[in-house]
Amino acid sequence: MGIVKDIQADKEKESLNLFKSTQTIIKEALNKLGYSEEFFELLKEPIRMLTVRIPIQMDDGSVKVFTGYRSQHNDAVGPTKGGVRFHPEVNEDEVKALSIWMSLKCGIVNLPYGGGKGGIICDPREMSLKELERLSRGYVRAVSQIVGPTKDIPAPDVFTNSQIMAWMMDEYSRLREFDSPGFITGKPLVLGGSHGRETATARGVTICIEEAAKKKGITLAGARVVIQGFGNAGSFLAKFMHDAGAKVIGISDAYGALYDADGLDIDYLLDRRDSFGTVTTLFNSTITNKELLALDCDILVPAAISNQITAENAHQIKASIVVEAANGPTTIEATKILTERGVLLVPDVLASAGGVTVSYFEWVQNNQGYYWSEEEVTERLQKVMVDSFENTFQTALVHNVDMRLAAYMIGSRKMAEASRFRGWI
Ligand SMILES: NC(=O)C1=CN([C@@H]2O[C@H](COP(=O)(O)OP(=O)(O)OC[C@H]3O[C@@H](n4cnc5c(N)ncnc54)[C@H](O)[C@@H]3O)[C@@H](O)[C@H]2O)C=CC1
Ligand SMILES: O=C(O)CCC(=O)C(=O)O
Repeated sequence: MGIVKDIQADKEKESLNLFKSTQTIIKEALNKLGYSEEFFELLKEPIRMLTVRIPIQMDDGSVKVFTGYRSQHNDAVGPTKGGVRFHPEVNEDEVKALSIWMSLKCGIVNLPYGGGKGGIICDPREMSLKELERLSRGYVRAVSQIVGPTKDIPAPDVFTNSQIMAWMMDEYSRLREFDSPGFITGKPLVLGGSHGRETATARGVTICIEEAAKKKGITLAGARVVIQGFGNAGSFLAKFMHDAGAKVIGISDAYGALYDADGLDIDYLLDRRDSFGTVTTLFNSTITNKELLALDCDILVPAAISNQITAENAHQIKASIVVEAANGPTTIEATKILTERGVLLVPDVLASAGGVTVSYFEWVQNNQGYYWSEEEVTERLQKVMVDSFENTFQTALVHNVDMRLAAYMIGSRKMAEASRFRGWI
């Protein structure tokens, strides 16, 4: 019970510490399902966390030492899986929380994986391509003992992309002395990537929006949508929403936000954004990310970073549907406030699971050496996401809980049952 007391004693900090708030919800989910304390003891922390120091020669001849992490939460269900984040603020607790969410996501969409996640403290926006390549290869050498196609399979996340996955795959294949496309997903198509992976997260979010809109009786055509973040997840989502006839009235990046009550020109913005999802710097008339979140709209999608909707601004949210494309954008307190106000909140561990689902499809294709068409990928993703949404929605109704707790119950139950059958508990 010690950890639970600690969590409760530190309520103020708890809500913004993603790792602690995740533990709190897992605890609640396991309690609801009637699992004993041992299950929480097993699932509250990753089974393995590796911190590495990576010396890299910079273009000016100097050497910089970068810190990286790889966290593996639980491998009872299967090999661990999850992205690698390059970000100046990434830290140990964040990577641990992200790896737990990956376990939950894989359980919710029923993939044969546990959760993993990695990160390197760096700012790729300030590095040359050659420096980024050396760092990507250095990271793989540093974590190579604990990763692999049947152990732990990385993928892209914030500020990493298919080129970085290609360098990492090449480095791993060199170390092992055989071609290993199944070591990593999110690769370019010519190196064994899957059709539809690049747009998979946004497509999964789109499917959740469609399902949530049906539940709320909202028609997507003409609905006003606001999206925070214009990178892989946010920009493709803006395109899908626009194509569905919705009016995307606000978007943002790390530097600011754009707003037009009549709808933004999404094709133009997609054309002008850079590879880090930056586009607002091209405009003089911008609003802040804070103002963006409070815009009058029907559907709000945080698709950037964590802790964006908190107890401080949850009352200002005007959307009736919030779908979390980002990992951890809403705190526990804010979730409560939104739920009490009747907002339908589709949690990250469900809404953003389209990415890992198509990563799984990529890994399956790599393992069988036979590749699927884009239509096949899209059709299979559609089924997985619709079924998972409905399962989570019904679980929430049956247990009279919000969709986040329902999703945690589904994800935790799979890990708990796999651990029990293995004889661990
Ligand atoms: N790419 C993927 O397959 C998946 C991504 N996600 C999550 O979606 C979110 C976005 O990821 P990606 O689109 O892949 O990243 P990305 O690196 O492609 O884009 C990130 C976007 O967020 C913006 N941003 C960064 N810092 C910000 C700040 N302080 N305030 C406002 N905006 C900020 C950037 O300017 C950029 O537009 C992350 O939380 C990520 O973990 C979740 C599942 C899968
Ligand atoms: O595609 C993957 O394997 C993982 C994607 C990811 O990191 C995430 O869903 O947060």
